[in-house]
Amino acid sequence: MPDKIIVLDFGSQYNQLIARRIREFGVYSELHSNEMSADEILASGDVKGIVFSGGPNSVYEDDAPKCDPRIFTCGLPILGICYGMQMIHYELGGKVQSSTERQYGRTEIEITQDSLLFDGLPKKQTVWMSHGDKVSELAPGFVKVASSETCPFAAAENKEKNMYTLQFHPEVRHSEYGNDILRNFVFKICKAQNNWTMKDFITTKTKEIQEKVGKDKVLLGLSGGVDSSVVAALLHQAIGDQLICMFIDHGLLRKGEGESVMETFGKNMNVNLVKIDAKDRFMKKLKGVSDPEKKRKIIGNEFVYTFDEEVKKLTAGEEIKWLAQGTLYTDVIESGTKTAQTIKSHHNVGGLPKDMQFQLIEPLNTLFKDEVRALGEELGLPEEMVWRQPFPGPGLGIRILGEITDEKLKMVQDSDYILREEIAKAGLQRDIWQYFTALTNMRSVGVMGDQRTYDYAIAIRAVTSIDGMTADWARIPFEVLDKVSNRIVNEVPHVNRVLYDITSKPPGTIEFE
Ligand SMILES: Nc1ncnc2c1ncn2[C@@H]1O[C@H](COP(=O)(O)OP(=O)(O)OP(=O)(O)O)[C@@H](O)[C@H]1O
Ligand SMILES: O=c1[nH]c(=O)c2[nH+]cn([C@@H]3O[C@H](COP(=O)(O)O)[C@@H](O)[C@H]3O)c2[nH]1
Ligand SMILES: NC(=O)CC[C@H](N)C(=O)O
Ligand SMILES: [Mg+2]
Repeated sequence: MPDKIIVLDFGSQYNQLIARRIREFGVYSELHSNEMSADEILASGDVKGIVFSGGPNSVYEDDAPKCDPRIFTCGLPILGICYGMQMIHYELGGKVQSSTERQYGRTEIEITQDSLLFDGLPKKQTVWMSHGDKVSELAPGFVKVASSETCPFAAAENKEKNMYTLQFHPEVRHSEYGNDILRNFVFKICKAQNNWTMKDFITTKTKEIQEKVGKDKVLLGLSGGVDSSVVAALLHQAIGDQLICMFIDHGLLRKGEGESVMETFGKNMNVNLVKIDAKDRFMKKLKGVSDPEKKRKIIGNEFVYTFDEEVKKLTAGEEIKWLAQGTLYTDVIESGTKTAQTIKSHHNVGGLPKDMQFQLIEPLNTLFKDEVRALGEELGLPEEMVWRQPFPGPGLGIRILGEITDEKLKMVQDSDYILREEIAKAGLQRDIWQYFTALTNMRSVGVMGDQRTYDYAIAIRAVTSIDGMTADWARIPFEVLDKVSNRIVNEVPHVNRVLYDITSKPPGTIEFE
């Protein structure tokens, strides 16, 4: 039996990320409900340590999630992250309170005392924080290990009791030495062995799919994006011609996208693929709607209704039971779970209609984007598919703030096309994880050719990221921004201002809606 680290879920957006980082070290890790008892943990295998995730609650609230108190005395090493840290101190006699100095995004910390967690790492480092509460008094027996300008206890530990606590998130990629900190916890503190590999992921999933569907046909929603392309390759390998792929043009695609998806697929993959033109039905449903969550739900619903109607035409009425999607863990967690808040309803998860008849096949739903890319390479997909920038299913619909109209759609399509052209000319495609323009609902005064204008502002959004869970704004050279701005105001009617979004995630998100 492989050594195992248990991650207890307190509702953080990043909880599966913790388990996934640990699996990358070759140590098996599973995410479980915060309600798992100490006995259940001890009985579940060769457990070497426990991690408490972060979470949206405040520990001092009445209904805040807690853990089985016996876990504190079960003898296993514990790492508490953010909410996990706050809960440990609060439950063991320290103090936690709401702080006026909230911290979101990049923070510098300084290690003030030797600690196994920071063994071999620089004294000053950049970490990623996302909290509004803070530990104001450590629980007895704990000592401070690191601090930041506004957070006196960025890290604290009780070595004797084997408890380690971090106010920041070591599991996110933007924490400079986060991976090393987790590695120190897993190997130096928990003393786990790296005796687990993920290379048989494809074999396991292929078998699982074959057993599940038997001789049935499967409909795959294919967008030409990374995730659905990888699912197409995986399903094609598992069930061959039983697979039907459907690409829906909802009218909210980027300029030229429909054609380029069909061309890339025709060239690279030998799968059944049909393209459906559904612009009218989507636009009709979206008319007059401006609330982001409502828009997302309408789009998600309409996708499924379109799949259902169109596949019946293809199979002459034969029922198709299975709908496959390239859903990732990011889509699941942001759409909300029992302990995690809904940040936004991804069309393919929170946006599915309640009366859906299909049963879902989502082989990637515990993975993150960079793992899917690795899987795509393993399956032999070409670079142009694996390294394509992500594009959300609701498309430009969530990049036009407020109501969607044909005129606004054209402003986003045209400005986005200019941005993509200039980024390509500057050779920056692989440096920037995702880049696009969004139409703000703001109008402002300009002067063009001596005439007053009162027109729209386009925002440029460009981020660096690895897995889409955290992101930083991309430092695009000023010359490139200058060119893009100049071209947009000159070439796109009704736009007289260009803004550059310099917000990280958190506290922003990548898309505007
Ligand atoms: N235009 C579309 N037609 C059919 N299915 C779609 C379309 N857009 C999205 N989907 C479905 O929704 C899923 C989620 O979309 P998402 O954008 O997250 O993934 P992707 O498009 O496959 O990859 P990427 O994130 O790289 O764009 C897709 O994997 C696909 O199954
Ligand atoms: O298929 C999708 N359906 C959706 O509803 C959706 N919303 C956001 N995204 C993409 O997810 C990543 C994270 O985006 P956010 O920071 O905006 O949540 C980014 O890559 C976004 O483009 C979506 N993809
Ligand atoms: N990311 C977290 O775990 C946040 C913990 C707590 N809700 C706070 O705001 O401090
Ligand atoms: Mg997509």
